[in-house]
Parts: sequence; structure tokens; C-alpha cells
Amino acid sequence: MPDNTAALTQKPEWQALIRHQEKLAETPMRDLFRDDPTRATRYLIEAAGLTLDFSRNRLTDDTLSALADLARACGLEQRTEALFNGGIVNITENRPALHTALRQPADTDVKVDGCNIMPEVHSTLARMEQLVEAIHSGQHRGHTGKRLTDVVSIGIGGSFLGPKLVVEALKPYWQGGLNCHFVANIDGTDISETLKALDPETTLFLVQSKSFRTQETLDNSLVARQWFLANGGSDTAIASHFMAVTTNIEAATGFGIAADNIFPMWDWVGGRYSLWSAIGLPIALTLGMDHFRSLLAGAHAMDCHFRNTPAERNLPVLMAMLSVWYNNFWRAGSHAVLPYDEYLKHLPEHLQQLDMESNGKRVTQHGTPVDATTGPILWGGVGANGQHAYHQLIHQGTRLIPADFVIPLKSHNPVEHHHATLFANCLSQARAMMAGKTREEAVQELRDSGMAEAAAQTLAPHKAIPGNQPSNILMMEQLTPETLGALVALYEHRTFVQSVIWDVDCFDQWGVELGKQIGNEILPRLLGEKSDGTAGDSATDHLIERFRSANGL
Ligand SMILES: O=P(O)(O)OC[C@H]1O[C@H](O)[C@H](O)[C@@H](O)[C@@H]1O
Repeated sequence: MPDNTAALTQKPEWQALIRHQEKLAETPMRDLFRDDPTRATRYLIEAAGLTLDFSRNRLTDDTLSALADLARACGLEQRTEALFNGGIVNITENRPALHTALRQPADTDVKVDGCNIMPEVHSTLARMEQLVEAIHSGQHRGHTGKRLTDVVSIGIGGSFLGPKLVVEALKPYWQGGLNCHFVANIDGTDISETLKALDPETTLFLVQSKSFRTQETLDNSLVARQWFLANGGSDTAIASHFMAVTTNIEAATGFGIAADNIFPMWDWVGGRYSLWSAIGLPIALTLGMDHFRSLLAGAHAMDCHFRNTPAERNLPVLMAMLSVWYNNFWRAGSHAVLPYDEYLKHLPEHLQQLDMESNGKRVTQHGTPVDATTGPILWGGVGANGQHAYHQLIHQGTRLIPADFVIPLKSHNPVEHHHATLFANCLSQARAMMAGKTREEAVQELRDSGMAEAAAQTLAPHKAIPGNQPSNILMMEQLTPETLGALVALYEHRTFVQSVIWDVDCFDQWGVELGKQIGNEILPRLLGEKSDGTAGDSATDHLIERFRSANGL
């Protein structure tokens, strides 16, 4: 058993990494490539249809073994088994976190409180399949007999970001003729703009909320119901047009959703890990159930790789440990995710919740202050667009910004030389980040262009790029339901592994509650339902008054 008692930063494995970093600090990646012609082929891992090229990182073989040693010393193997076996890995909520069970084959056995959950998981998939088929075949129609044409998913956070990512990413696989819309924000613009384009006779609303207590989702669902009733709907017709996915059956029934139209969720699935459950209904309805099952199969393939592969060759472990390496030993404060695929434009948003809500913690899972800096800021956007925006800061700013490029080898839309150009952009960015350009190279380039020596010397510092910015390139043959499933599962496990190192609970999110509590105090004051005392401080009180007067309240 590993020794988990020593504070993280006092572990010999941590100390060894500090010393190793000091040695490596003066060695640019350019030199590492020069000195090892096999680097590009050795630092490549294939798993579950994905290929990771991690050669452009500040690392050597010694780094890899030192990082793997740290993972083992933090009990990664035991914690991973607990994750898959239904152990209480969400300590503060006293629950397992079994998103992996949602993509496991039916003939397996996973127990929660002594009960095998797999039959329930698969019977829910079968119910989803029935609904998808009934709607696609026209058997389930709107209350006036018209075929359903649109689905509106109302949900926020984990009940929104994952399904939205997948629905948009797998557009080439859409089938069944349904358009999918997402409403998340409490900003009235979101629901208003969505409803404008819809026909109440042909629209299905899915209320997606694990808790069925989330203000944004409940308020938007009420507006949708009012709109439906005001436009020819009736209480009985609601049964054909409103469905819910939740653990809180009572509240959903109370909202007026027929019991048969409620799909279960379980408290052992975290919201941001839930797109594999019935929360994935918008996906299944838009893509068809076969594609949804392929998504699950891709994720399961990544689960098997993660569970059974030694740390040194384990894709999620490696990516997680690289994040720890840069975050804790090189003081990088952020991590960029740069999908070079228009279909993956929502990937950074989903990963922001996944990673930052999971690992944005300051106490360990046992409540003591963490011993090291935890989750870096995850940000990013679609390439090549970012090259014309924030890449300047990556190339010449003063910060260390590790990045993941994500790119398929083949495009679904082979227009002219677009995909080759996109791929060239991705490779050139990764190379520029790694190799940079010395001042001397910049001077020479300017001389070669005919510039006078003095002017070249003046301009050269502005053209020099330090390089040595680390990046991963994550590839797949093509973006398919399987490879997307594997990709999302990869980042889920990457998140989990980091939490094991920092010893934080990556399945809770207590920090978001305070804002909700204060919001509940402020709202009645904005509406004039409560006017005594203070909302807490003069700054808040002052702006409450400003809002009330602007709105004639
Ligand atoms: O699915 P729900 O219960 O409506 O929760 C929706 C979201 O709201 C919460 O505030 C959490 O921050 C998220 O983790 C969660 O996914």
C-alpha cells in the first residue's frame, strides 16, 4: 500500500519531481528533439481510437517515471478501482460516482448498497430507445396529431453542457429529422429567442435536472409550459409535449409531468458526468439510439484502457500528470484546450465545467487545507480562429500555457484543401510553440528580407518568440460517436486522476451554493417583496435600488 499519510508536498516522489524540474528547467524542448531522434515516435500513445502525441512537452523518460511514481504514491490504483467498483469516492456526499457503469455492458455487475445497478441502467436505455423510435417513426406525435419536429432541452450546468457538446459535435450523424435546441440561461433572451422559431404543436420539451430544484431550469420550464398552454396546448396535452429526466420524481410530477414521461437519474451520477445517462436524451433523439450506444461504447473502451493500463502508457493518467507537472512544478496557471474542428467548438465549455467544478477546491476530501495549488484555469476555443486572437499571448506573452490540440485526421466536410490547411495550421502552431524563434534567427530573417541592419536589430526583439511552450496533439481518424465518447471519457478520467493527486473530492461542488443562497435573498428585494434591513452590504443595497428605479419598481 502506498504511504498516503505524508503531506503531498513532503512525499519523496514530490520532492524528486522538484529536483528533476530544476535540472530540466534550462533544457529547451528544441534540444530534447535534437538529442533524441526517436522522441516523436516514442512519445505517442494510442487508445480507444485516439492517438496522443505528447512529444512537445518539457519531459524526458525520467519525468515520465517520476510522474508515474507520484501517481502510485498517491494511491491512484486503489482509488481507480474504488471509482469503478462503486466505492464511496464522493466523500462529502457519501456516494459513489458511477458514470463508468452507464457505459458498461449489461452482463456486468456493479453494486450500490449491495444491489446490482446494471439492470436499471440498461432498462433506462431500453426506455430511451422506445421513445426515440416512437418519435422517429411518428408513433408518438404532438397533441394535434402532427409529427414532432423540434426538441427543446431545458437544463443548465451538467444537464446542458455535455448533451450540447455531443449534439453539435455529431451533426454528420443526425437522423430522425428532429432539430435540437438548448435553453440554459435565466436571461429571458435565451428562452424567448428559442421559442420564437417553434411551433407548439410539433415541439417536445425535455426538463433536464438531476435535482429538479435548479432555479434557471424550473423558471424556464414554467415559461415553456405557459407558452405551450397559451398557444393551443392543454393540461392533458402536456403529456405529449413535456418530459423530464431527474432523480426527483416527486417534484417533476408536481410540475405536471406524467410519471410515464419521467426518466430516472441516480444520485451516484454527478451532473457533469451525466451525459451518458437519460440526460443524454437530447443526444439520442437527435442522433438515434444506435449512435448514442456507439458513444457509450467509445467511452467504455476508454474506461477499459484507463482501468487496465500501467500509468506510464495510460492516456488519461499521462494527461493528468502532465497537468500536475505544469501546474505544480512549473507554476502554469492555466491550460488551453484548442479543438481544430468546428464540430468540437463546445468542447472547451464542457471541459471547463468538468475540470474546474471538479478540481476547483481548496480543502482535501477530508476537509484539511490542500497542500498544493489545485485546478488550473481551463480555457480555449476552436482553431484556427484562436490563432487570430489569443495565440499572440501564448507565443509572446510572459505566461506558461500548456495546450491540448484536438484534431481529426479526416474531415466530414472535405472542401478543397481546407482540411490540409487546418491540419497545417495545427502543426505549425504546435511547432511554433515548441521551437519559437531566437533573436538571432529573427535578425537574419529581417536581413534576408532586405531590411537595413539597424532596423533589423530594432525590430528583432518584437519578432523573437521564446518557444518551449508545451502542447499535446490528440488525434482521431475521424470524429465519430465512438471517438467522441472516448475523448470525453478521457477528460473525465484526466480530471479524476488530478483530484487523486491533490486529494480533493472531484464529485462535489459546494462552492456554487453560496451565490445561490445570496441570490435567493436578493431577488425578493429587487421585486419589492422584502424591503426591511439590508441585503448584506451597502454595495449590494445600492445596486438593488438602481435596478428598482430603472425598472420602475
Ligand atoms: O441537474 P441540476 O440538478 O438541475 O443541476 C444543474 C447544475 O447546477 C448546479 O448548480 C451545479 O453547479 C452543477 O453541477 C449542476 O450540473
